[in-house]
Amino acid sequence: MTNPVIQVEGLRCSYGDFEAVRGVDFEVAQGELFGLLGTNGAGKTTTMEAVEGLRKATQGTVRVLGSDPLTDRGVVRPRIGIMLQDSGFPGDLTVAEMVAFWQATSSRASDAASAIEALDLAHRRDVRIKQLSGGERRRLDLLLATLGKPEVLFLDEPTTGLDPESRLRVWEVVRGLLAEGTTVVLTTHYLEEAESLAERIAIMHAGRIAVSGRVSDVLARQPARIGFDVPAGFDVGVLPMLRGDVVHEPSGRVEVRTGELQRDLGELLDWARGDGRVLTGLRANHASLEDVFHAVRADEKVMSR
Ligand SMILES: Nc1ncnc2c1ncn2[C@@H]1O[C@H](COP(=O)(O)OP(=O)(O)OP(=O)(O)O)[C@@H](O)[C@H]1O
Repeated sequence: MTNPVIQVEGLRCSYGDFEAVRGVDFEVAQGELFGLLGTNGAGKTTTMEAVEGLRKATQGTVRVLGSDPLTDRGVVRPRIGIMLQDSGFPGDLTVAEMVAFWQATSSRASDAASAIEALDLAHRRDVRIKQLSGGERRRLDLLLATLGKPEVLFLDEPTTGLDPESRLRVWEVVRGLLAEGTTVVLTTHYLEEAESLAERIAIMHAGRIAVSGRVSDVLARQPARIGFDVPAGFDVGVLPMLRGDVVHEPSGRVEVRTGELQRDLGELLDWARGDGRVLTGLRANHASLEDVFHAVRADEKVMSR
């Protein structure tokens, strides 16, 4: 990668004797959205905190915009925006007061009124923060993280607790920032969010990166699925030689996992046509990130045996 905005090499972080991050490497290019995903307790937040300059690494190097975010905090902090999982803003201030306060601390604040509008908080301007709903508070967190027009934006589970409409609104704001060239690092438990927004992802498990790459490449490495229903008593032995694993569920559903989706689907359809059979409930899908997650967990079970 030429001129990465973020470089993380051999990152390790410990809490006392417990090593939460065990050698993590990744780079993020200017203007891309990098998704850091993982199982619970995988070390995503700890990694994010080290990259944000909020936590000292026990080993390894971190560079953000060419500088160490911890030791060169004064240089890096004004150029980045951070949306933490729990921002802890003073509950007695109103939305408008908090935004004005935040704007005063930033050397290059953007237009607060349009930012409030974009995140659908205009009607809550005079409401105290402690009286906002969880979703409204999350949208205020995003507003404040982006107010200083950051070059790099860190979003730690930005849409947790948001209803579907608010989530789409947040995605719209994030897409707008990407279009303006902002670099974004996102952690999320919503896989469709990562699939929709991220160009590249890393999936962490137990302190390490288990899988990483462009979303399309990560998905292509997993088998695709073909599913259809068959009548009671159907003998799956009469199906054409599909190359994937075939599972015949008691419900009458047949699920095939295959690395040769086009070829196997073609053979299945040829067989059905020749046999005069209608394949009810037919579906063919590429792997989803959920499949990748299951594979990461399954690998761990194999390794821990
Ligand atoms: N302050 C702390 N003291 C001790 N252990 C901690 C502390 N903070 C986190 N941990 C542990 O470090 C590991 C990584 O935690 P971290 O919060 O980075 O994971 P995560 O991937 O963000 O998890 P989640 O998805 O559940 O939020 C977990 O096992 C967690 O229990």
